[in-house]
Amino acid sequence: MPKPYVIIVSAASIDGRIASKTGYSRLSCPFDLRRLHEVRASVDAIMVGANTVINDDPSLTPRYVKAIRNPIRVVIDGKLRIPLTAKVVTNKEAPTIIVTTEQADRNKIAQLMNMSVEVWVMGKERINLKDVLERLFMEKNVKRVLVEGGGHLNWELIKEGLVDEIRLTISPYVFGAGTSFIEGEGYPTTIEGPRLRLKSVNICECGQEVILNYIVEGD
Ligand SMILES: NC(=O)c1ccc[n+]([C@@H]2O[C@H](COP(=O)([O-])OP(=O)(O)OC[C@H]3O[C@@H](n4cnc5c(N)ncnc54)[C@H](O)[C@@H]3O)[C@@H](O)[C@H]2O)c1
Ligand SMILES: Nc1nc(=O)c(N)c(NC[C@H](O)[C@H](O)[C@H](O)COP(=O)(O)O)[nH]1
Repeated sequence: MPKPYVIIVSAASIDGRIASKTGYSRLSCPFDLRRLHEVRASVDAIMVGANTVINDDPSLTPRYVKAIRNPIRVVIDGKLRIPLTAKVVTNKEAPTIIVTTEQADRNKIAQLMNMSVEVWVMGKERINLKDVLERLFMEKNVKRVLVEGGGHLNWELIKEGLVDEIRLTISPYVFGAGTSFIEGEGYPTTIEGPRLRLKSVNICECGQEVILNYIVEGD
């Protein structure tokens, strides 16, 4: 079954954290944010995990650049925890699909559908992300997906071998604790993880950030 090309874009502190222990996550400089919005404008869908919506309340629109259309917003939320007041629900500039499971509150699903949000119930407790990507491809003609974290969603996708490319900005900060770029049960050695090929290294226009671009070549 075909699946879309999947790119993870994130910004991390030099110790690999995408958020501090209190959930602070503003790491990218304005040039890097503009680059992020350029990627947003180039994809058909933007995927995020539930915690990213709960902590950051992003709108996920490519508003810093001229875009011909707004990509579909896809929220992976197994327990349907995101609030009805989240911008991905209330802001109507782009369509939103919330993917959840049978654990979700039925009333909340109905409320979201009344607010013109599409809700996909996929699975009993966990969402199979390969199925989600294939469904996006087949039903919504989604050929390219930008994943904007967070760490747990990044891990789930990497673990399943669903990521094609990683663009990681290293910002000049240290958190010492918090959410890692990839946050999960982890690999015991370098053998078990995916093979990455460095495609490019660039210094941001701000002069303080390094942008690493890796192609994921498989296990
Ligand atoms: N600096 C950056 O580039 C950046 C980018 C994105 C997010 N963040 C930060 O990352 C933090 C959030 O990251 P996180 O790792 O805590 O959470 P996350 O955003 O990855 O969301 C995790 C949640 O998504 C749901 N989920 C993911 N996969 C699932 C599956 N297969 N089945 C069912 N449910 C699933 C679950 O509810 C899970 O608890 C926030 O603080 C945010 O600010 C930073
Ligand atoms: N590349 C990147 N650098 C950051 O410093 C940061 N915090 C994020 N985080 C991704 C996450 O999805 C955020 O919530 C959105 O960057 C905010 O999105 P909006 O502009 O509100 O749409 N991503």
